[in-house]
Amino acid sequence: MLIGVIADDFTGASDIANTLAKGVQPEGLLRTAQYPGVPTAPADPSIEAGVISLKSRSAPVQEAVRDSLDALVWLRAQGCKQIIFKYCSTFDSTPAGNIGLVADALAEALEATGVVVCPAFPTTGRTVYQGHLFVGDTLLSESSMQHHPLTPMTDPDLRRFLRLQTTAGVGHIPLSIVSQGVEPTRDAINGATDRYVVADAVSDADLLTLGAALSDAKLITGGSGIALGLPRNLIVGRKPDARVADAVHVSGPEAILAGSCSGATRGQVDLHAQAHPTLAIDVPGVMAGRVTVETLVAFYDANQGRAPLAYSSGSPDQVLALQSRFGREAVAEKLDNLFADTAKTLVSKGYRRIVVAGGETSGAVAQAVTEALGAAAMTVGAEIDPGVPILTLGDGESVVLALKSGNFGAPDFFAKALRMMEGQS
Ligand SMILES: Nc1ncnc2c1ncn2[C@@H]1O[C@H](COP(=O)(O)OP(=O)(O)O)[C@@H](O)[C@H]1O
Ligand SMILES: O=C(O)[C@@H](O)C(=O)COP(=O)(O)O
Repeated sequence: MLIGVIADDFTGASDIANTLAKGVQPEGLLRTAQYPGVPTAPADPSIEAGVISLKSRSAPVQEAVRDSLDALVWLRAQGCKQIIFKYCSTFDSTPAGNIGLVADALAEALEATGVVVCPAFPTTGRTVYQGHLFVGDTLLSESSMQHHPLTPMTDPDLRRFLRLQTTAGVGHIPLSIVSQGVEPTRDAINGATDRYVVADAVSDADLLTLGAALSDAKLITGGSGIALGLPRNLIVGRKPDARVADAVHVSGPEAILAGSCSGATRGQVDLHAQAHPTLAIDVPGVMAGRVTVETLVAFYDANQGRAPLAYSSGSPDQVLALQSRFGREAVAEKLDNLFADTAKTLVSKGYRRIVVAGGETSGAVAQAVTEALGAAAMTVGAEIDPGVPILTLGDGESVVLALKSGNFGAPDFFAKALRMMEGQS
């Protein structure tokens, strides 16, 4: 294994696994596997990039640090010389953690300084300029992320926000340096005296410059974009879309589960509802035990072949009202468990195509499904939309998953994902 990724959630893990597996034309891609949690056995020796999916974004900080260090130990035992700590392109965290504290633990273990911090993912509109994070043409704090149910993001200055999470120094590499090219950028990284340097990047070209400048870095932190230029440092000349040719095409029973309340997901739910059966999950009913796994499974069973979607997604006002009535964590835990247990039941009944929206929701579902099927790794297949690949579990009678970050995907993502899983475009 050449490069290892510690991802703080499951959708983020499949996002960066997609980047590493896709490669950048004309050179290379890495043979990539995504693992649900820290594996207990050694990796398949053909794997060059190993991506460990944790649930450390929302876990208590001590648990997040412990799991990240366990992941580091496993990845280094597989031979990785370079480690990426992958967090969200919208830097999802709170003043109390977890990004800064996990990064501190990894940097200490690896004795790394000048560690790049760069959540930029320009393909999906996330750019870093003057140390500030933008979503499209708005500052992070003015985007829909200000209303996120678990990690509302209200400060766009990455340097200031990271300093709340760590006592280590936070410097900055401005775009005026990155745009000068690889050597000036490498000099700025190597000359950094702070533990962290927030790096500006507004385009894929900037990310490729950073990637080349980071060829010798022991630890890198960022969104999936920071991985764009890294495979080139490790291998050259592999056919860029080999993974698509290898993709498994799966038809059969399908289900779409949406727990994300992000703007893009709510738009996708609305569009899907115009032509497909949908079930709006009654959240107070879930909290009272009236809406259960059986309710959801009965809905999916009754609507087979028609791309059924069950969703808890609500507007910021609805989410706030539910959280103040029942408690933020209690609602999230109930819903995540409901989706996980439903997916487990569906898979045991022979459902084969599962599409999930939302990072926490995907973590709960993917963990339940991989456990139920005894799958130790997920194979990265074709890209549905930027940052979302098809993941295959097991051989032969495969089950395929799509784990969609809340804010990713085109408006018709759900129907498109199910079609692509069957091998249609
Ligand atoms: N209607 C709702 N009210 C309150 N919380 C909700 C509601 N629907 C889902 N949630 C919770 O909000 C969180 C959404 O996070 P996540 O799944 O990561 O989505 P995203 O990718 O959009 O951030 C989950 O923990 C989910 O259980
Ligand atoms: O970097 C990103 O935006 C995604 O890979 C990601 O981390 C997704 O998180 P959620 O929005 O919570 O799904």
